[in-house]
Order: sequence, then C-alpha cells, then structure tokens
Amino acid sequence: MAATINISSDFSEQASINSTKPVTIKSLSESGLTSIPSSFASKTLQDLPVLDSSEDAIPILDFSLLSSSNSKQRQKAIQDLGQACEEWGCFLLINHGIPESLINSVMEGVKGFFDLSDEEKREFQGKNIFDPIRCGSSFNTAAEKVHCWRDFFKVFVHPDFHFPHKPSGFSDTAFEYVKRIREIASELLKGVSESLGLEPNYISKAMNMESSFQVFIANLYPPCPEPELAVGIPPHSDHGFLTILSENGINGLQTLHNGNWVKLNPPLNALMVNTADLLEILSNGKYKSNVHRAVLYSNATRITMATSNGPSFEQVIISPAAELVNETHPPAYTSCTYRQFYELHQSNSVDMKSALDRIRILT
Ligand SMILES: O=C(O)CCC(=O)C(=O)O
Ligand SMILES: [Fe+2]
Repeated sequence: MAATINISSDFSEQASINSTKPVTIKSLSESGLTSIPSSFASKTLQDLPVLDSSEDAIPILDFSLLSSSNSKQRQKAIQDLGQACEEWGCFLLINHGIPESLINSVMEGVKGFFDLSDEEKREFQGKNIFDPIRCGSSFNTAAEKVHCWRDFFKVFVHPDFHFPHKPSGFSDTAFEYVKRIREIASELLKGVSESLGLEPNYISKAMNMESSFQVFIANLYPPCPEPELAVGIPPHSDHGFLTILSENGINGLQTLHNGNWVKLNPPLNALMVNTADLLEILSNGKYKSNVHRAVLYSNATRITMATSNGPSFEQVIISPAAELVNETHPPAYTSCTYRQFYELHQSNSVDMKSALDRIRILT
C-alpha cells in the first residue's frame, strides 16, 4: 500500500499526494496509483458471503400495479410492497414511468459535474452538513477512520430547489427528475401506509409530505487499484423514508440479507429502492432500514444518483405511529425531528445503523 494521504469531505482543506495538487478521488485515481493509500483500507470487505441475485432473489415490484384500477391487483401490489419492506428493506422497481431519456440526461449532467476541474467544483464545496449544495470526497473525513473511494455532491432539492449552475442545462433536467422521483415516493408511501394497516394518506398527512425534505446525492466511484481492499461506501442505512437510486449501467450496490451480501443487479431502466431509518421509526421497527454498501472496480467508473425522500425537515416530530404501538409493541425509538436525525446521521462516520442506534429504546 502507498503512503497515507489526507483528503477532506469538502474541497476546502485538501492535502495532496506530495503536496502538489488537490485530491479528489477522481484525480487520485487518474494519478496512476497502483495501490491504495492505507487510509482507504477497509477491514470488513471480505467478512460475509456475497450472493448473486439469482441465489437470493431481491423483490422486483411493478410500480404501475400500485395504481391499478383492478382492486385485487392493487391489493396484491400493496401486499408485495409490505413484504419487500419487511423481509428485505429494498426492492427493484420496474414500470415506474420515468423516461429513460430523462434518467440518461441527468446522468450526463452528473458526469459533466464530476468532470469540472477541482477549481470549478470548489465553488460548490459547502462548509457544513446543512449547506444546501455540498460536494466533496469520502463521507465525513473529520470523523472517519477509513475513507471511502468516492466523490459526491449532495443537494437539497425540496421543498426549495437548490442546484449547481454547472454544467449548463443540468439543473433543469434534474428539477424534472427529482419531481418525478417525489411522485413515485409519494405513491410508494401511500402503499406503505396501507401495508401497515394505516389509511393511504397517513404518512402524507402526518409527515407533511407537501414540504417533504428531498436530497439528491450523486456518487462517483472511480477505478480503484485494489477494489478488494477499499470500499465505495461502507455498510450503512440511509436517513429518510425511501432512497431511490439509479446507476450508469455498472452494478455495485449490495444489500445485507440474512447474513449475506446480495448484489442488486437491476434490469435495464429499473430503479433501486431502499427503506431508510425514519421509516423504521415510523413503523415502530416493523420495516427495518436497509443496510447496504457500494463496491468498486479496478477498470470501471461507477456513477449513481441516490435521491433521499423524507418528511418535512423541521415541522413534524417523527415517532412510531400511535396505531402501531401497543403493550406487545412499546415504542422502540425516541421522537425527533428530521433535522435532528439528519445531524446525527451526517456528522459521524458512515457505519451500519449508528445514528438510529442512538435513539433506539433498549428494553
Ligand atoms: O452508490 C450506491 O450504490 C449507494 C449509494 C448510497 O448508499 C448512498 O448514497 O447513500
Ligand atoms: Fe446509502
């Protein structure tokens, strides 16, 4: 392994290899390293068996059936959705209605953004986790022991739409894309409410989804000289209700299921959906947030777009739904606002369900 280097979550204080130029993971990868700096060596990559989806089949849900006029078909779709949330915490979504051309053009914008020079990106670096536009490397270099082989940008896109103004036209296509993702999340959350025995608009009303907090996260995983030693993102769960992802045709997301890592190899144009921590809280633990990770390649660049969809950031208190609390199921989490939870989630290292574990009520 090569010498240790320092990187920064944002681009403000980046040290460099040999102190000659700033380091993003992209530029580190392009510098022709043949081994990873020791600060990227993850100890946990080989810990559990990795299965193909043919060995343990991740649910594939047909989005169009959730709004079917045939009530039997719709009920079955809701039941399948509930089962996927309960048994997997993730699923693949087909027939979601977002045109492939729209997904492709947002992906082009993401590529264009990562291709900006480090100097140009600096304009968008952000200083803290509540900045609406923030780009950087790894996850939170101030708190983490092992860095992620990943560059990212994160943008708050709802209720107020923020977006980088470069590359040109990117913001317009992204606006349309996140709106379509919000509509899908809203329909899925209706189904989730029903699958929990609540009325269809329960989550929408109780969580003030009209001002739902939505974050668009673009991830770049450049080729890594030692993909068996480094990690794109280590095992973690997400912070909102549902994260909806698409990728650039290179698979690399794995989900933890029954003690194995299972590869998500989505069919062309399918979206990947993860249940996240706030849904685990709201369902009082019935639906577990999905633990997942992203792996790397030595010869391919993987790009993903993960859109996190959650409740209103400050206006509601998230707690287990009263209807799901009883003597046998006492409240399993303390209440919080999304803002409080987001801070817990983003200001530590990315590590399993560490944020949720801090508000879990132990019995
Ligand atoms: O890029 C991926 O496959 C996963 C990304 C992810 O887990 C995240 O952004 O939270
Ligand atoms: Fe994630």
